[in-house]
Amino acid sequence: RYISKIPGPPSWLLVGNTFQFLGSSGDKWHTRRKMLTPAFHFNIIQQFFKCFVDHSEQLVERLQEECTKPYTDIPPLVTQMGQLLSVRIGRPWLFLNCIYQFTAIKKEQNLLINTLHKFSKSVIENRKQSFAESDLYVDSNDEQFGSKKRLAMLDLLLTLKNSGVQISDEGIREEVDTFMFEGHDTTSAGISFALILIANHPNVQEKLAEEIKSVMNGSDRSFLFSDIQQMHYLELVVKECLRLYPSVPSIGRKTDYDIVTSTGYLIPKDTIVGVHIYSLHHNPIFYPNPEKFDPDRFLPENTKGRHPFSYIPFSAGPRNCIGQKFAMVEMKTAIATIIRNFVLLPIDKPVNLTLISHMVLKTSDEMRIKIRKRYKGSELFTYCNI
Ligand code: HEM
Repeated sequence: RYISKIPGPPSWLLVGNTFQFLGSSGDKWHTRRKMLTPAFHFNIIQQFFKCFVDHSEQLVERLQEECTKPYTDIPPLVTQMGQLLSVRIGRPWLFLNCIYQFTAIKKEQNLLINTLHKFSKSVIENRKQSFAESDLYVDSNDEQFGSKKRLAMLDLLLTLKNSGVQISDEGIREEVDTFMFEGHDTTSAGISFALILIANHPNVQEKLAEEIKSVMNGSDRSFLFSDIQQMHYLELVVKECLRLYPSVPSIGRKTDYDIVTSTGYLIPKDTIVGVHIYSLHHNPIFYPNPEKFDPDRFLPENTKGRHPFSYIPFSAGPRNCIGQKFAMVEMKTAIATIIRNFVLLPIDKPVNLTLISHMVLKTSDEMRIKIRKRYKGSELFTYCNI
């Protein structure tokens, strides 16, 4: 019910609506959210599953080179935008454009914006050129926006625009930017933390490899969507990774009404409320021995009675993560493809990592693991010595 975001700097076009603060909470958010929700239906994700597999296999190709190195620093090149935004948010005087425009970070931001906008514009232009409605996937059950078609995000926006719905080219670019930012940094952080945790827990890694072997029944073929859906232990592992290291460690809201909590506290209208997801996920009331990596916490018998909002890596309520199913499938496919091909060995211990939040959870130091090829002798998944 309480959808307003916290006050902050004026909207930052680079990241579309992602970091538009106050101004984005009203009608614009509502219309855009309603427009885009169908694009994240499970059918669409399933339709794009081959993309997840192709990219996971390309990642494996790149990781082959890493096997010869003494270690691999997992996180990819950092998205610098999050870093810049964190600097600005911590300095309220920089919210004023009249001051901010003279700063060095504004110059840096302009360079990054130009690069990103060039990229997103070229993606949109390419799709416009090849866009043929006859190719589109039809789902006769979907009546959203009067359309019977269930379309991927960009196709959906282009179709709506063609059919007269009010959205400008700039509006389309804003949404593309939003999803590029939200969809990239969050999942790459999630996968990076998952890899270091798995490297440090060989028992979990072995169980994952066994599950993959059993679901694939000895076959060497690429994963299908149904394979990933059958990997239940993998799902537990990903959930536990996002508990320990939620890619978005905290969020903020401004209350639109007076709220009285169940314990009788009044939170008056217009209060800024910080929701610290990281602390919630490490609270021993909900998670005994909270620092322990234990995927079994998410077995159905162990989640019985746990408060539904004690686990919110994707937030909750109307302004929750629109891409959560997408993110889970992406993370599961990437991790399963990596574990199928490599054995991960520990170098750095998760407990020694210094965590920082640049909007998305990061570490200030390297996150090193050793990658070794998983040998495929007569058995597909013979373990090499750890
Ligand atoms: C592990 C991966 C991810 C995590 C942990 C995550 C987490 C979150 C959280 C906590 C929020 C609420 C933010 C807030 O209230 O300030 C959010 C919002 C959002 N996420 Fe994600 N996200 C992930 C991946 C994705 C992906 C893959 C996409 C798109 C493809 C995506 C798109 C969005 C969008 C558009 C919003 C804003 C929704 C709105 O305001 O209505 N996210 N995400």
